[in-house]
Amino acid sequence: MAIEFTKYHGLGNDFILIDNRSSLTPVITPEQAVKWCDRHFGIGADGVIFALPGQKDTDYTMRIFNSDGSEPEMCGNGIRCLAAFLTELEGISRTKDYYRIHTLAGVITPQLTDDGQVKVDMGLPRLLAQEIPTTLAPADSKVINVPLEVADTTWNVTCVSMGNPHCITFVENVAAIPLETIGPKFEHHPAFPQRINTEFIEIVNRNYLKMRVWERGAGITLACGTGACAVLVAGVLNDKCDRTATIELPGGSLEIEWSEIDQRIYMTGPAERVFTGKY
Ligand SMILES: N[C@@H](CCC[C@H](N)C(=O)O)C(=O)O
Repeated sequence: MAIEFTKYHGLGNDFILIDNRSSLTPVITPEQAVKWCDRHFGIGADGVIFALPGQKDTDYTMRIFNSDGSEPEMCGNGIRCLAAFLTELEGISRTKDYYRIHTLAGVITPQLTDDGQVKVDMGLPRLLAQEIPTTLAPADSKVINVPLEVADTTWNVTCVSMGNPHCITFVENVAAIPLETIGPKFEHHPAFPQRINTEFIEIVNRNYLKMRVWERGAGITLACGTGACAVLVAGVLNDKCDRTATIELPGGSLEIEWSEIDQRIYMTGPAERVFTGKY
């Protein structure tokens, strides 16, 4: 039986959204998600996102399969798209402008802003090696500017978890990084037992950073919301940027803040509906 879906994107990081509100079990399997995400033989997307019923006092649950069928804990661009999708599904019955969403990374709260964007309370960054997880430092230590050998080069990396794992490297010229070849080597490096999302960053100034990303389970994408949040945290930890910055990605820009008041990360950016269909 054909299943209805809606395609959304957040800065070109694109997702197939499925209304799964009647059950806590996703209506398609990870294997089907791989087929759906295929850009030649399927619909084409970086992942499939399910809007499921809420759990533990939340409004909804989000689950996501990457385009390789693996299941990450969180997705920043995806949760903005989910908020826009839920607004569409609820229609005139909608009573508020924010949603408390249960995810594998904890409760995340996207809020619709007056200018049509979505501002997301992404929660607290996790910095200990055991929380990433990585073997690059003792379990209860932070991984800040630590050397890592990849492809016969020593990279100085900083690791941050936003529920999902990120490895950040600051470089002079982000356009010169051969992402297609070194991305997979970072992702599958033995120092990262649950694989890793990999970000390369060029500092333009303390409030403007350029980023390219190789995502775990999806490869090169045009944007990564959790990645942008992790990058800001890594920039602050290495004294390269302030606690509020614009992160420019190939698909557009995100505004990220690491609040001094509650220590939480706030991400603001767009979510665009592309089309709807049945598959
Ligand atoms: N593009 C996403 C992150 C999606 C999950 C990631 N590939 C992982 O496996 O952790 C974002 O916008 O955060």
